[in-house]
Amino acid sequence: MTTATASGRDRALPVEVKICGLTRERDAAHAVHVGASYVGAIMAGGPRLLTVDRARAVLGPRRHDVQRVVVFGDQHLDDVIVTVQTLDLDIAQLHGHCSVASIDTIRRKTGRMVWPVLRVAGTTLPVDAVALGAAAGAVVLDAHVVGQLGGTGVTLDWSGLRDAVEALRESVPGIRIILAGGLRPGNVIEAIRLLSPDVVDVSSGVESETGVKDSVLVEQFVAAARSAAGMQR
Ligand SMILES: O=C(O)c1ccccc1NCC(=O)[C@H](O)[C@H](O)COP(=O)(O)O
Repeated sequence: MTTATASGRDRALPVEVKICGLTRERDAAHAVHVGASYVGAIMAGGPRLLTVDRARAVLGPRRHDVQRVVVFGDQHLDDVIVTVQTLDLDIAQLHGHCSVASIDTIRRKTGRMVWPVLRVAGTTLPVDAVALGAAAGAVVLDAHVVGQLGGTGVTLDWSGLRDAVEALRESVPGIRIILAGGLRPGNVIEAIRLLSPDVVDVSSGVESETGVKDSVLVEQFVAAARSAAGMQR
């Protein structure tokens, strides 16, 4: 039995999991094995940066059981498009500066989904949240940390952001909210309860060292996210 909310979201829908910042084939395979719906590789700089060849090896070929995401930074748009095509990606996550025009161009030229990232500090969303969300049909909410694009381990103010996220859902019906930033097995249920994201996205919170995923933490994270179905809002 499911219940539609005022914003049209289905309370009992399970929350999907994205395991991001993968650098090893075995970690990606394990994430899929335990139920992650998305696996992500970083081409945006930082300590988990992969080349195109390493991203191909880690993410593997396109397939039905998982969606493969590459996180881009401030690359030239043409480079993003070529990489999406070369790796046959499902989703391009834009962690650097992005615009409605760049989202439209990537979508038109690749036919693939684009996830713009809203880097959030405090309890408001950036002014272009509605425009970017409407163009892409989805947004990633991640922590705004000066000098670091992502993989920061810093959490958002989930309860303080509830009104802003609800307003975004009302402005862009059907928008998918991907929640990132400092999630861990021990706090993901609370984040889901407060913000009802469609997807929870984790990197450093399931690592034993930078770029190395801990199989037990990954399993615990997926199990915790799954257990939160029906608890939202
Ligand atoms: O993970 C990185 O190293 C990274 C570097 C540069 C840009 C983005 C990056 N990560 C993107 C992600 O989608 C992460 O999952 C997200 O930032 C959450 O990270 P964490 O707070 O460590 O869970």
